[in-house]
Amino acid sequence: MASDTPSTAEDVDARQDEAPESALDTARHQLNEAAAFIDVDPNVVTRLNYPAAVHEVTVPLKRDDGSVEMYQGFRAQHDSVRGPYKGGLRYHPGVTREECIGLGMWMTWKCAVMDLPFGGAKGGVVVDPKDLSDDEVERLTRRFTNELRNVIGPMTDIPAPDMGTGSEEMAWIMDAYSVQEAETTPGVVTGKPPVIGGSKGREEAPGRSVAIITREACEYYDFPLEETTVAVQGFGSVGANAARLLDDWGATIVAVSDVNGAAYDPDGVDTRAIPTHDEEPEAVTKYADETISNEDVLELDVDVLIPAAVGNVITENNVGDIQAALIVEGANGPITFAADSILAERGIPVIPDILANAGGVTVSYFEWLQDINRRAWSLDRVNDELEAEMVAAWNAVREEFEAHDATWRQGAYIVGLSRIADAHESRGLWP
Ligand SMILES: NC(=O)C1=CN([C@@H]2O[C@H](COP(=O)(O)OP(=O)(O)OC[C@H]3O[C@@H](n4cnc5c(N)ncnc54)[C@H](OP(=O)(O)O)[C@@H]3O)[C@@H](O)[C@H]2O)C=CC1
Ligand SMILES: O=C(O)CCC(=O)C(=O)O
Repeated sequence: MASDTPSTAEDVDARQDEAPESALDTARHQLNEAAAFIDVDPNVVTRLNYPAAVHEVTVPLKRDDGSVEMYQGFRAQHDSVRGPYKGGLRYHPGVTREECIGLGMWMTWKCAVMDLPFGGAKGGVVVDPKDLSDDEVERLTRRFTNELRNVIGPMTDIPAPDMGTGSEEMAWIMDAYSVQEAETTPGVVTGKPPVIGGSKGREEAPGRSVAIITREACEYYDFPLEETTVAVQGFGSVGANAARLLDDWGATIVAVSDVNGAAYDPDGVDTRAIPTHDEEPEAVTKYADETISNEDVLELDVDVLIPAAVGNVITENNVGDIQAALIVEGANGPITFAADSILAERGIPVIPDILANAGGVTVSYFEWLQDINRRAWSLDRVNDELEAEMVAAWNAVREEFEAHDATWRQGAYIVGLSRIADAHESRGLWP
């Protein structure tokens, strides 16, 4: 149900004081810490602590039984100095205004780290899509699109999939928007099915980039993939694709999880035999011989841990029990700011979300280009260009990591924030 929510930046600050560390808290801490590494106008940093706009809508849904329920939806637009707002839409009961703002901030940095001509946004609906029929999800998505119609568009704000949404929802968004505009507008959204202007390889892309960056990090730390053990939390768009590719490339995937727990095998689980979230939600534990809890997955003694489900899973409470030698963030914001500092003290490298899972938005950019040009790329071209972009971004971040004796996250922020700050200073921010 829709409820009263704050409408000013001060209100957001006040709300944060009452709650445990939110995505917005974490994102702000990270921004302000990283800003100290570079020569950036403090006014720009002040500006970047706040979203440009947060749109809150109420979405009425007629259920299959004829009753009407109201859902709360958001679109937080953080910064557009480098191009149109870009970022996913999440369907999850935990969606909040603060979460969307924090996730939108991360999109701004992510697009800049990848040097894409986009800003950052994120949105979502407070709903568990598993509680709705397919028809209900379609009606909800079409109505949500109508409510956002005036603030999205191919040159203003371009949504994409995130947790709980996928290509089907993106197709409905494109259709609902196109009907309103009276012209087919594929570029309003990315992550669509290829038959209506989606890019081949987009669904796999965030997991593919996590796998590529894990491969690069393993090479950097001298872990040959054939001798590397990996635990993955989450078996959706990000986790399943990352696990399967790393499995194909020789790593041993000892655990993968769904919301109820993990399939565990120290000799390696068969990642191709386990259904992904998209194929069958909550199926990982259903067919597993041996299961462990989601908490245990995070504490396994493995070379690489990939949290690829929800945010805030590594906190001050469990960071002391983390045994992995290296963490690659598949999810957005899986580690709180406090836990991140403890991992740095413990010498456990963390490759950040804004680099590792950036393959999703990078292939979204390829999709947007294909839509503008009305010309589809082959899967080989998409994967080759993604590989090149990810390796270039890895090298750019590695240079800053080494030059500043920083964490990998600080290295990524230095790359992204420098580009954003230069753009703000060049465009002239103030009236
Ligand atoms: N999709 C995209 O393009 C991108 C997504 N991301 C980020 O990656 C993360 C995962 O997104 P995505 O893969 O798209 O999501 P999906 O909805 O495809 O999959 C989510 C997975 O996480 C599991 N899961 C859900 N809740 C929990 C929980 N509380 N604890 C443990 N596991 C849980 C689900 O299990 P079950 O099947 O049981 O529901 C499922 O396996 C999010 O942080 C998202 O923001 C980042 C970049 C791009
Ligand atoms: O593809 C996109 O535009 C955004 C994907 C996303 O939401 C993310 O990277 O977190």
